[in-house]
Amino acid sequence: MLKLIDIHKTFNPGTINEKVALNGVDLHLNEGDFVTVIGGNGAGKSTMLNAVAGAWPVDSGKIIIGGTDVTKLSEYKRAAYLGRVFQDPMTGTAATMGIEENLALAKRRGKSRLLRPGITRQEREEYHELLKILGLGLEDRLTSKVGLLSGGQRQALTLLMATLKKPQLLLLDEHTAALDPKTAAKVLEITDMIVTRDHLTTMMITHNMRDAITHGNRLIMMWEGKIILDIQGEEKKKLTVKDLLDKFEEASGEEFSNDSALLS
Ligand SMILES: Nc1ncnc2c1ncn2[C@@H]1O[C@H](COP(=O)(O)OP(=O)(O)OP(=O)(O)O)[C@@H](O)[C@H]1O
Repeated sequence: MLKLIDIHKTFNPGTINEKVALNGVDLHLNEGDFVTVIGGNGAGKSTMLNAVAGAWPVDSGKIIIGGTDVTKLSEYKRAAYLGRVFQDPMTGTAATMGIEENLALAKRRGKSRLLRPGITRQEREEYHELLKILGLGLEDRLTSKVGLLSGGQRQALTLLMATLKKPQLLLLDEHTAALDPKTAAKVLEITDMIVTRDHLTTMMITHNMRDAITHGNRLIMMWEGKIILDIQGEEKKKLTVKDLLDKFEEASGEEFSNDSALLS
């Protein structure tokens, strides 16, 4: 489903700020894989997701989504394959528009919006049903402005919008990091439900090792722009935080530094 072949990316090459962010990333995701991505600060996690999304051209390597080589495709064109949710609940939705208008925008992504300016009764019913599944009561607030929603409600709505058209690949960049633990758990529960229901191939960055262990069928750990661990199946199910720390030290040759975020 997704193939990253020997991806390299250096920011500000040849300057004092030169930074090798991806240093030969190889990854092959099977259809329906739900991969959690962990690693210390600056390990290259977001850069890997941005490379897939086409935020900028990679220096070398190939990116293949569902058999199509997208390495040279613009971010705009690649968006057709992707759903994305970011850390900040303020991104991903339009605050001054209603819930149903936001959903309608997501539904019409890639189509001319001028063709169908209004929201039909049928669509409203569809949105009502979709929102009901979230269990947040949003189905009764279809016309409420999104700016009035809590961070968690907004992230749940963003998730719904990002997956409305069943993307080939769902990219979650610490999408629960800005939420309180209870709300984060609820949004993760909704994430699991949607990913499983729609059989979505998913990459989720998290700083929380426990979440990385609990969610998904596969876990990768990054370090200095490389994937240093790739654990799946039964091995992943049995993982503990201590195992991960040990494996980090084994693979990186470094003692695990006091990265409180990663250990939280
Ligand atoms: N647009 C950019 N311009 C310059 N340097 C960048 C850019 N994006 C990322 N970097 C650098 O590349 C390295 C990898 O960053 P990245 O954001 O991918 O790390 P990360 O693993 O997501 O870390 P964190 O957990 O702190 O978000 C870092 O040193 C970062 O400063």
